[in-house]
Amino acid sequence: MLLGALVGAGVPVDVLEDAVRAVAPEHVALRPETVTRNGFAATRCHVEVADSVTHRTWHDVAALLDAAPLTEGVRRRARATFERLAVAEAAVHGTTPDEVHFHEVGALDAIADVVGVAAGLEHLRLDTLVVSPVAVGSGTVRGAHGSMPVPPPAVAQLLRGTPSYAGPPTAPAMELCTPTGAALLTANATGFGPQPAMVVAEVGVGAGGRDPEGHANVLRLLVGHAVSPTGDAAPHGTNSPLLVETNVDDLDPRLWPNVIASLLAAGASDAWLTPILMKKGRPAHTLHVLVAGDRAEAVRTEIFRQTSTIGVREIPIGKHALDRDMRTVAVDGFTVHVKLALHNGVVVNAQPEYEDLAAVAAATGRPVKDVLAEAVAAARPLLDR
Ligand SMILES: O=C([S-])c1cc(C(=O)S)c[n+]([C@@H]2O[C@H](COP(=O)(O)O)[C@@H](O)[C@H]2O)c1
Ligand code: NI
Repeated sequence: MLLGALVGAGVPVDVLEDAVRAVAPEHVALRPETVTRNGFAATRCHVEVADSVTHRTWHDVAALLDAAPLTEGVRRRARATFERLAVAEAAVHGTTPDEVHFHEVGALDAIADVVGVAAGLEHLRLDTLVVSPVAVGSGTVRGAHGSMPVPPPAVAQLLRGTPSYAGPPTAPAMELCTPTGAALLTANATGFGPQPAMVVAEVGVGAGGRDPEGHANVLRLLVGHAVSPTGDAAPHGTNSPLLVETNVDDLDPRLWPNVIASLLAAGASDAWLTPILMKKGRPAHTLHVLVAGDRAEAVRTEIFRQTSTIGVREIPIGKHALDRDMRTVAVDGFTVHVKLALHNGVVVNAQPEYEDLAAVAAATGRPVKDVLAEAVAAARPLLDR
């Protein structure tokens, strides 16, 4: 339903399919179809993959994601989604994420759902994603675990702390939100509640597989820009970025790479270290974290969890970012994604994605620098100069 909503909101299906194919070890196709659900037009996105239900572990899925030539934003969203699924599965089965065996959610079509949605959300370059109370459904459902109540255990676990309800009285007794859907919503949401004050530009309506009488089995994605309740542009500070900093002189230096990775996974836009000398000439580091206002609390929590600091300073900061877009070029018959930067609509920079270059180099045995030179040459026509 999320894939269909993204296509309906204007995300090119190629953007979703390219990301999915970068991960899937076998052929996958995404096929959008215009359907109606209880009489309303909607987009159903079929995921066509030749795959029986394969039981993968969390690490099997993580390895697929880590090896794939994805942008870091897509990889981060997809990893965070599956990590939530692994933690929820472990909790409901009384085991650990390392021992979790995914069933349906580990199958390629579920991996395609997660990676495709991650790519679509990245393409939209959202500052915030507000999720309305989740309709989970009612009744029972059968799966690899046999018969389960709705919401099934993994969904109930994933939606802890998130507004949810059985669904409208017209909804038939059926599962309205699966574990993959619950993980995608909660891993990518920056907030929960009714529609915020906004000017809607696009409406994507994603269709579920079933079309029950009297209930529109759809998920709606409203894309637009925030305004104040009076209709003015959103006041500064609702989501303006912050620079969060702290000096740390007593953390084992081997821990810093994981600190940076966990802050990015928690939603930081960027995180870096600078070496400093503190009082008494003690060597230390300043941790700098750039974060959007509505992810600041999640990032602060992660700083206190992962480091030894007992306090941070915060500076509201202005940001001017160029518009971005993504194109592809071919090098030795392989697809290399090229990130474009646009200033006032003019393409001023075209940067091939390193992961793709490394994948071509590995596949052809050529040095990465030669592959890079060829990709830059192939991307030159994309520049408006
Ligand atoms: O695949 C797994 S691990 C799984 C766990 C659970 C639990 O509640 S535990 C339930 N299910 C059911 O499988 C289907 C498909 O789920 P997707 O998330 O892959 O769409 C659905 O009925 C789940 O309730 C799967
Ligand atoms: Ni389970």
